[in-house]
Amino acid sequence: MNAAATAPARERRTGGHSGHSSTILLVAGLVAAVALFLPGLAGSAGSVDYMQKVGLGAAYLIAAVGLNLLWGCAGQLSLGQAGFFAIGGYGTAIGVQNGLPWFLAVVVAVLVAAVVGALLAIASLRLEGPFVAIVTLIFTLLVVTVLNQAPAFGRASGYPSTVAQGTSSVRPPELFGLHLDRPFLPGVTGWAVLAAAVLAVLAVVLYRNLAGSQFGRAMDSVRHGDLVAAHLGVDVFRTKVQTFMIAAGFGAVGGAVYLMVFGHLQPESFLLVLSIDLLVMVMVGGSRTVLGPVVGVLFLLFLESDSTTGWIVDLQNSWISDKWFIGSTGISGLVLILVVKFLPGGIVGTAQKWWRQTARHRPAPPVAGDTDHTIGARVLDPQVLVVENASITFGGLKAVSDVDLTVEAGTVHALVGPNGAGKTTLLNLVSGVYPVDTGTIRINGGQVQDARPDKVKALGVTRTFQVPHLFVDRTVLENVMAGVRAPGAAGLWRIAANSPRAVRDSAQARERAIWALGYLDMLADAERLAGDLSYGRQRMVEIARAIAGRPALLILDEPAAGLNHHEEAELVQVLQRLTADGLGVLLVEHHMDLVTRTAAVITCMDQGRVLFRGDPAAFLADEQVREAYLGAVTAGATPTEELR
Ligand SMILES: Nc1ncnc2c1ncn2[C@@H]1O[C@H](COP(=O)(O)OP(=O)(O)OP(=O)(O)O)[C@@H](O)[C@H]1O
Repeated sequence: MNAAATAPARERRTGGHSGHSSTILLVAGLVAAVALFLPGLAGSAGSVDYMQKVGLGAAYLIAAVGLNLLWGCAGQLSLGQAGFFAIGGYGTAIGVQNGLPWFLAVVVAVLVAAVVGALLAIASLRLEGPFVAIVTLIFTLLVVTVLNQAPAFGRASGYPSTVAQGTSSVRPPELFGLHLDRPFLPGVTGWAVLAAAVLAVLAVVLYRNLAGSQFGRAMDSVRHGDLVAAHLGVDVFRTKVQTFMIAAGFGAVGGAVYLMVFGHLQPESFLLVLSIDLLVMVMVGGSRTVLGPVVGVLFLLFLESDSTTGWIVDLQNSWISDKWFIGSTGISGLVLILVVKFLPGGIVGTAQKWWRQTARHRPAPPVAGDTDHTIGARVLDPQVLVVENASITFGGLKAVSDVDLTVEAGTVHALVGPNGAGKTTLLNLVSGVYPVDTGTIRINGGQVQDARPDKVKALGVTRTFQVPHLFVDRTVLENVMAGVRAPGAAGLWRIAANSPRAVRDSAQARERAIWALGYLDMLADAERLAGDLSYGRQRMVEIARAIAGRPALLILDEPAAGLNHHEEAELVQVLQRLTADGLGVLLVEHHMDLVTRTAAVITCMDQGRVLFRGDPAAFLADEQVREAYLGAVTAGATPTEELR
């Protein structure tokens, strides 16, 4: 049966993301946008204030959604969103003032922001965590300084008083001949606010499409570390640059929407505190959730409303001091600290977790598909791995020295040896972490050209790690889906628009992941969080993720470490099944029982060199191996018993 043809139908059976849920979100969002807009039609003075709040919330929401992608999904803590917001606002204003149609001015401003975003991504590529925050913080400070100092930006400034007289430095946009009026005068319908709310809904839908796609899983992998992501086949550089660009684009659209609603800009609207506020919105609402930023924006608008601020000031005056005022910046910072400490998942994230933990709501395990699946890549060469004369030196230490090694399809080749023998380094050479100093590596008939784990993965190598590297806050199914990389997958535009091709890609990844879990008899765990599983089950999830990637060669780095006897026996069975189905396995392991029961060939390394190669019986009998690795053997005891 053709997988592509059947995937959407099966996706419904497994309860996955589909085009339908995206449409439902869009329709519900548009209804909410109109509902929010209607009270503003009343035309009273109070409604002006209300409409401005809705417009401001929409502009913030769009920028916060971008930050949710960059920080929530891809784990890049950015304080640069206010800078992009400013580029969007000022860029559009300058474009319109110089005669560009509104739409074109926004496009130009967004492109400028995206290019700056790409440059920031490149600047912070080798940096992690707080250093990305510092680079982006400096960026925002620079933008604010330029806005304050450069005369060119003064023309975009102006306060509502000018607008109240019917003039503004930036004319409002037009849509099908309708002026999108601003919400400043009672009696004038602020159509700009409705447009802003609709754009905010579109931003949320775009977020959902991107985050729920295979691109979303690539971002997720990057959040969990560059090395793991690369081993899952993700082009880390490209994913980071794309995510920065998209986030910058969202930030810029937010700024343009701000301009559309208010018609005037001033540098103090784009201070660093806006970046912090946007972080607060994402965190309080719940990062990595579709509705988190919506809840976060509502929360912040509530927090900064006059009545709340007044209440906090009164409280401070009576209990702490009436000589100073904490200010909205202080309140935001305080909230951020409290949320990090007491509500790390944010409001929506915590609610989702609670919902998931309530047994009654646990979704049924997905149904395995009936599509034919082969275990691995098409075998182009029965020798799935051929290493010839490979060497690598670290500062004078030859960690791997002139090593030859071949793995045949359908066999386990075990790599053993004392600590520091060079086993992991050899695995790292094969999986592309380091390039060889000398020698060659061929995988499934293809030569490893430039060592990069994502390129090596494309040749057909997947691996597990000494310590499982799972996304503990994601379901088992989502973890395994992250291992599937569709060749020629739908591009970002198609993903953002949730095109049929993108839906099909996602459905196929899901289908493949369900198949891999079914293969390992783990479907019952599919909807559980990976972090809730026992250590042994987590190791199995890693194996499922590795085989979901259709390897020709599967590398297992100490898969039995930390397993109990029962789990180890299960692993033996899994290995036997994998090889019976034609997979080549390179196994690094210290548990000799597992090695001798599964391996067709054992290579023993010592001090970077091959000490021994042969079958398990010869391995156990070899004098050199006993001396260097297995240790002195007392008469009558097998080395296996001794090591256990
Ligand atoms: N990136 C690196 N830089 C410098 N030295 C390294 C690096 N990676 C490995 N080494 C050194 O190379 C030698 C081989 O290490 P390796 O981790 O490959 O051994 P191993 O056989 O896998 O040991 P274990 O069983 O403890 O995992 C060790 O002396 C180690 O310190």
